[in-house]
Amino acid sequence: MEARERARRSAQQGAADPALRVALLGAGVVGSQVARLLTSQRDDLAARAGAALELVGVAVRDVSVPRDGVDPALLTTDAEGLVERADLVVEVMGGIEPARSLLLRAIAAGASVVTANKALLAEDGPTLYAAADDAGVDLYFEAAVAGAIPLVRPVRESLAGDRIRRVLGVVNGTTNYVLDQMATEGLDLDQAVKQAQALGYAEADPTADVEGFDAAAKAAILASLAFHTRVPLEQVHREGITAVTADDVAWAARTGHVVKLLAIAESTDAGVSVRVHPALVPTSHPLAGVHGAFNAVFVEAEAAGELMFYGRGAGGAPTASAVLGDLVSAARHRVLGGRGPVESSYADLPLLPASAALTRYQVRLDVADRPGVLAQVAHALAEHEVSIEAVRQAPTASGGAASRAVAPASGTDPLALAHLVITTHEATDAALAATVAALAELDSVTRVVSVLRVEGA
Ligand SMILES: NC(=O)C1=CN([C@@H]2O[C@H](COP(=O)(O)OP(=O)(O)OC[C@H]3O[C@@H](n4cnc5c(N)ncnc54)[C@H](O)[C@@H]3O)[C@@H](O)[C@H]2O)C=CC1
Ligand SMILES: N[C@@H](CC=O)C(=O)O
Ligand code: NA
Repeated sequence: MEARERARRSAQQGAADPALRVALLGAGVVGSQVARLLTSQRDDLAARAGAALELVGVAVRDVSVPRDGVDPALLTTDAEGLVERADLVVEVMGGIEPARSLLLRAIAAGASVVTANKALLAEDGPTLYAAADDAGVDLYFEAAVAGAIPLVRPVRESLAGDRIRRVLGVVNGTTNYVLDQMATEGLDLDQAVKQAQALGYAEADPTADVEGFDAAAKAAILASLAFHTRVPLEQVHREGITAVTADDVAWAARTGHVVKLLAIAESTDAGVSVRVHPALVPTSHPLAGVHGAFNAVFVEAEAAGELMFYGRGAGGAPTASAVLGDLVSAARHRVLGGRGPVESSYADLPLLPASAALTRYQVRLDVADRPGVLAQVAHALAEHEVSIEAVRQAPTASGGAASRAVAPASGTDPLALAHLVITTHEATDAALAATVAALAELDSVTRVVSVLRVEGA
């Protein structure tokens, strides 16, 4: 008898059994916490799901490695066999293959699936959705975006009656932790990444975090849900944090900002644009107060207005919390009938290049400290129709002297350098790039030190 039917009849008859068989794929940072909670919360989970959730196997690469809190008898290297004898499959192994094949196999065998794998969902979500739809089973993935924070469910269910215009936030715990440590402890990027790995925040290959791939995957998933439009990963403009220097972080503080890796998805009349990049955020903005591996996401919807979601975006137990929430939902459907949400991509909005988005920028330049330089710089910006919001000047980029509102250059020492910090009004990527190229050509500009977007003002 099909598992769902057995469970429904059993629940109707008030019987405690049959249990739903849960297969766990992966027993790393997240998987080990899922296994622990399945055991320690067994009774509550059974009461909430309407049937016991019995862990019937844990697929790992090496069964001889002990896993805290996991009965060694449950460990197996036969992931394919395991998914075929489960009612519910939790995939927390990560990567594209064999995760995709195993999920498709599980779905084909009639299991509902829960995954934390944003890389896979961003790469091939529609295939998984279609397979789950065909098989009449659930595909849940709350843990894949912003860890413990309920965000997928609010966006695809609670806000299904509204029109989302913008999603903006910090969705990668590792890079937020790293930028925070650079700002507060003076760590360099490599040291901070090692700490994030030790704390269980980073992906198996932390390049996915620092180069923005993880945030881009999450942004693609969120944008697809928010705008009812498939947003392939390749359409997400992606910049990581490897080019962010300690000097950028220090100058951010001097100018009243912090550096954050932001994911921004916007829907306008022209279409949808999605981008991930480091940006300066004013210290007065709520996102500036998001520290460590925490995530925070603003969702702007037409009727609801602005909503903010905040919490732990990474780490074993927080992520396992989201996985178990999904597992209970899928289990309830097994017991009582019903289905979780299916893919909604009917709007099929045009996808725009991120370069279409207008942003403010902060440009830092080392320039000759002589009369007329400021006028040359201002002229180069004006020629490209990039207007200046503010200019500050300091003796050098790293000299430590407090910057001051712009003052006339003294011009007595032809070799003296000054550091200019220019904040622009909104401009396109293309206009800004052309401006920066023109600035770099000026004799009086010795170096374009950095160019960062400014968001959230
Ligand atoms: N660590 C975190 O904070 C979060 C992780 N995630 C996602 O959860 C998933 C798991 O992440 P972690 O637990 O951090 O990774 P992890 O690297 O700690 O654990 C993955 C486990 O799966 C096992 N595994 C990988 N390929 C396998 C295979 N072919 N056969 C059997 N076992 C295999 C590995 O040996 C490892 O034990 C990933 O998709 C990740 O993106 C999502 C949200 C937060
Ligand atoms: N590596 C990810 C883990 C959660 O998704 C992150 O740092 O946010
Ligand atoms: Na989440």
